[in-house]
Amino acid sequence: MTANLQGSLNLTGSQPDRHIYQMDNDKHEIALYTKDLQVSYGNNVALKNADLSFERFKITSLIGASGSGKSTFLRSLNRMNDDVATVDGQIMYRGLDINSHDIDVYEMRKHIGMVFQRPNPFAKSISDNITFALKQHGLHDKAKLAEIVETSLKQAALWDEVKDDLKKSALSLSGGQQQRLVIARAIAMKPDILLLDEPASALDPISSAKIEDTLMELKKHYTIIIVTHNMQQASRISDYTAFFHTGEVVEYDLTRKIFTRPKVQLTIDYVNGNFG
Ligand SMILES: Nc1ncnc2c1ncn2[C@@H]1O[C@H](COP(=O)(O)OP(=O)(O)OP(=O)(O)O)[C@@H](O)[C@H]1O
Repeated sequence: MTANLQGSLNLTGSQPDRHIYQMDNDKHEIALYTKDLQVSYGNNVALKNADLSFERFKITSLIGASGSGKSTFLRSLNRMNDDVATVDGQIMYRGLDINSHDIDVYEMRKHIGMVFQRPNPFAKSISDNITFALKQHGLHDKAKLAEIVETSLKQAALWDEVKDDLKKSALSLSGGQQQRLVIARAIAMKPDILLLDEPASALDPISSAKIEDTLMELKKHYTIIIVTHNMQQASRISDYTAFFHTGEVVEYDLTRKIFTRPKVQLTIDYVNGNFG
């Protein structure tokens, strides 16, 4: 791929990369994969040569102790580390290396959305939170905008709670509702891939369970990659789990294998709670 990609990562309607990842002799369609991804903050190599493939319409959890490089990996996938770290290696998405310098990052983020640990709604109404970026991208058709607001809020399992008061400030919602609003805001852009960095860790158990239910529904339409410290959450919701330790991917497999019969002693120790 060449420099003419600058400003033109217009992939709407194009097919996903046909890269196939082989696991247990089954073939799976891959939404995104990394090759030799290495991230350094100055002299600190926080992530070493990570090769991971993410299956389409599945949830993959990234687990590991604090400082093991999970968030560094996740943030690199939509180029959040560009200003603070050196990111080497490839991030392949639909046949393009989106870690290449000539990729339009703004355009790429429409395809790969991010939700953070703390809900960060804009100080605007519920509906404006969803329509803001769409309007910035030139969509002003009121009926179309209203339709997207409704669909996104329904997909994020928030519609029933807010449908009668869409003009209310987003900041008046509970933390759990705000996080589902932020998810609705992300999916309003119709991304392929949703990256979530501990999206439920700041929430109470009931709100956290609602986020989990929401993610299980969303995986019908999106490929989801989530960082979590919560082992039960990883085993409940994810299809695949990658275990990180001191900047390396130690083991990556089907979630049920990681939690019932991991192959590497470090993984056994971590999932059994022997360190963390
Ligand atoms: N912005 C940054 N500047 C400098 N060093 C950083 C930065 N972000 C992370 N690091 C370092 O990179 C390493 C990996 O951190 P990272 O946040 O990716 O780990 P993590 O597994 O996500 O941890 P946690 O679960 O605590 O969020 C750590 O040594 C951390 O101090």
